[in-house]
Amino acid sequence: MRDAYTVEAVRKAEDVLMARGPEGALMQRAAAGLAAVCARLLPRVYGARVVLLVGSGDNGGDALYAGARLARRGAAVLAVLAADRVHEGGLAALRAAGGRVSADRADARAAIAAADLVVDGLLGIGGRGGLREPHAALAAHAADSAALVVAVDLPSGVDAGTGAVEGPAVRADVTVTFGGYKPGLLIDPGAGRAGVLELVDIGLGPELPPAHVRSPQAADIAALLPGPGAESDKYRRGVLAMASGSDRYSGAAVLSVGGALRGGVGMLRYAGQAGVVAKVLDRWPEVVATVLEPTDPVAGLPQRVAAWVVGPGRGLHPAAVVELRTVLGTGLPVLLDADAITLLAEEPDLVRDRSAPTLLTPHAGELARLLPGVDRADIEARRLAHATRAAAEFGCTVLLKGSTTIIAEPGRPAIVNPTGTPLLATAGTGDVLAGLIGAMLASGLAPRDAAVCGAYLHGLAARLACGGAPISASDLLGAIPAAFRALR
Ligand SMILES: NC(=O)C1=CN([C@@H]2O[C@H](COP(=O)(O)OP(=O)(O)OC[C@H]3O[C@@H](n4cnc5c(N)ncnc54)[C@H](OP(=O)(O)O)[C@@H]3O)[C@@H](O)[C@H]2O)[C@@H](O)CC1
Ligand SMILES: Nc1ncnc2c1ncn2[C@@H]1O[C@H](COP(=O)(O)OP(=O)(O)O)[C@@H](O)[C@H]1O
Ligand SMILES: [K+]
Repeated sequence: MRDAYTVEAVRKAEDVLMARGPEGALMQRAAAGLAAVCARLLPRVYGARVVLLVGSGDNGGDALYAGARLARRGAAVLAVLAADRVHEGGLAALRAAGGRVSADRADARAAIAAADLVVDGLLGIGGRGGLREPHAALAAHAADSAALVVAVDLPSGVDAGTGAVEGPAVRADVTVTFGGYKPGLLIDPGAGRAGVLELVDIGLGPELPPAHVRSPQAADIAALLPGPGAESDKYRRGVLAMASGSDRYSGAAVLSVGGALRGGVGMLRYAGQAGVVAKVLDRWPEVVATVLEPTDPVAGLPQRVAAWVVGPGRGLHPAAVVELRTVLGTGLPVLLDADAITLLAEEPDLVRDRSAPTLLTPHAGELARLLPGVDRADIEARRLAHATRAAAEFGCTVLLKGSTTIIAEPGRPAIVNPTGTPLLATAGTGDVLAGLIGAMLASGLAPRDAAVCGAYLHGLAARLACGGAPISASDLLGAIPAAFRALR
């Protein structure tokens, strides 16, 4: 599990340790870890051309002390100062180790262009908003250079707490972060700027509170995943009911059913209009299907099931409203996706008043419908805050889809899913996700764990399926077994 902490929590832990230990010890630990990563990245330290971008705070101090360590090992280190005053001790250490210092812009640009490694020590957790000048110009030179860019603590210009990027920001190949991950390193758009993450332990651990945000790794998912035991039968593995797709959007039914079957459901009971039932059975003969009567859309809904998935491609017509009310009226775990979320925006109390496990899986546009006064762009810029707010307002679990999938639940740390690829942004992949998570819910996992496992496997399947090439939602379905196998 990767645990991320708020800036306040990191500073508090740092204060406790600083009051206890010798002055500057934490910065020395940080700089030693940073220098070790830089040395590992360089083919050879001796003779390597290293440029430090140095801001006015302690982030610049880390870069200077690390630069001094590299200079002592024979690297040609140049510190480019972005502020009149920088960390004095760090500057003296660099000079004493034979490093050079410059505040000249033209000099800096040429040195960055010719560098093997650029160390971004402009801003750390003290940064606010997009980069100002001269920081922004230095970040642009680093982006134009062929040098490897290593960010100190976080890429400058990324908001440590949220991952928001409000203007120019550094794009790093590697980020060396200290004491604990920061949410902004795990959540887009910040995560996309951070590259590969390296955590350096500086001893903050015992002083840190519980994580604010967590990102599960393969072993965490493997430990959560339900597997059939020797005593399993199809009922104990979980019976899932699905109200997805319609004669108009039959693909949503075929894909969501496929996601559930590949997700390990014991039995799938599908209910829908005659045309879509025929298509589902044609593709998935293992499904137990019921044709719903147009005159009484709820009489034929499946009974004796462990969980429900409602919404993908289901439509917004009055029968869909009645169906949604009926399903939410059961005491069963329910996943609401797509059209069901749009309908919920009209009747939010359907979920607010519900005590049984409920999971919403909106994309940013759907979440905007649930949160008055917020638009899609706001949600994409501040994914963590909006997913957390929706979970609090609806009193349920919320999985926000998109460039970083976030799972929020009241009173628990938010989860950031680490798998996935932008090639998932193609019609129908959300339907597959709804089915996959539905299978986990039916197996008895709580909504948060079901969402975590489903999102992880979905993103992993996409990566395995694509290998860099475009994929369709059907390709994604085909790769789900490989994603399970990769975790076993
Ligand atoms: N905490 C820990 O456990 C440890 C912390 N350590 C390290 O300390 C780092 C935090 O250091 P920090 O607090 O000195 O802040 P930092 O980010 O270097 O600079 C802030 C300065 O930048 C400026 N500035 C702000 N926004 C700006 C903008 N958009 N564009 C341009 N300038 C901007 C702002 O100046 P002002 O706006 O006030 O003029 C402010 O003074 C941390 O990330 C880690 O690397 C480790 O050494 C050891 C353990
Ligand atoms: N830029 C992106 N990077 C990673 N994953 C993405 C991106 N855009 C979309 N996705 C993923 O693709 C899926 C799309 O779901 P959704 O928007 O519901 O599509 P549909 O309704 O067509 O099935 C979600 O799992 C989402 O997280
Ligand atoms: K930085």
